[in-house]
Amino acid sequence: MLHVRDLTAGHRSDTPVVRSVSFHLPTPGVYAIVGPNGAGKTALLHTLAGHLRATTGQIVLDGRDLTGLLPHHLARAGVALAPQGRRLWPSLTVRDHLTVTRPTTGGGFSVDDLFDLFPPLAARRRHHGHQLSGGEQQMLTIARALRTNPRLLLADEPTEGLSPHIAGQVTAVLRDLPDRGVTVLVTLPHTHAATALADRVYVLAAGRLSDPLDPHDGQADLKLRHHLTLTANHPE
Ligand SMILES: Nc1ncnc2c1ncn2[C@@H]1O[C@H](COP(=O)(O)OP(=O)(O)OP(=O)(O)O)[C@@H](O)[C@H]1O
Repeated sequence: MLHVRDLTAGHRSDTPVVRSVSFHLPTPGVYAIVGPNGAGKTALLHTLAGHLRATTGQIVLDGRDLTGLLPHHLARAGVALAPQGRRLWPSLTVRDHLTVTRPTTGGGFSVDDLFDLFPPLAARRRHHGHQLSGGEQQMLTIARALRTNPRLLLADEPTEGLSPHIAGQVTAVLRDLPDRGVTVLVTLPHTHAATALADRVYVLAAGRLSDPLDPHDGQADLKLRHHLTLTANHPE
């Protein structure tokens, strides 16, 4: 599905924050990346979405080389980003957010599909972005990304700042997306949330990615914490 090889990127060419990252998402599923603040999680997702340019490496989705494409070309190729901080348009209603965002290919999620997926948004369809709760804003950020009909959804800390109940609603939707043909790559700050949600979990620390861990391995949470501690102590 997604092959990433030797990806290096940064906000300045002499200061990489994503360092020789390689991974392979073999089948549709939910894949999580955990790591401390400043580890490079956002930078990695932004590089995959074309907002940050890679200085080395290759990004291949479904056999197509997407390396170096601009964000709107990546969107057309099936990559959607639900950014951290939500970045909604304050003057547009919930419904406007979903209607001005057009599917990049045929099929996919209609506006009504997205309201079915996120009932709180249906109830707030005429509200503006700034009138929404944090959880509703997060749901709208994901719904807007899904509206483009992606193959790969990049969700940057989608449960940040949400109550456990609302976070559970958001992660339940993410969990079901592979059944609808959408692979999810999600960043999360904590190993516990990642092992509960994902099929595979990676640790990103100081820009370097671990091997994937199987969260169903009873030791996964312990191993992830151990890896985080080791990498934090030896960033190079
Ligand atoms: N616009 C920017 N210009 C320069 N450096 C930046 C910029 N944004 C982030 N950085 C730096 O890049 C590094 C990686 O940041 P990034 O936001 O990717 O980390 P993160 O793992 O997503 O952290 P968090 O969980 O705090 O969001 C950090 O050292 C950060 O200070």
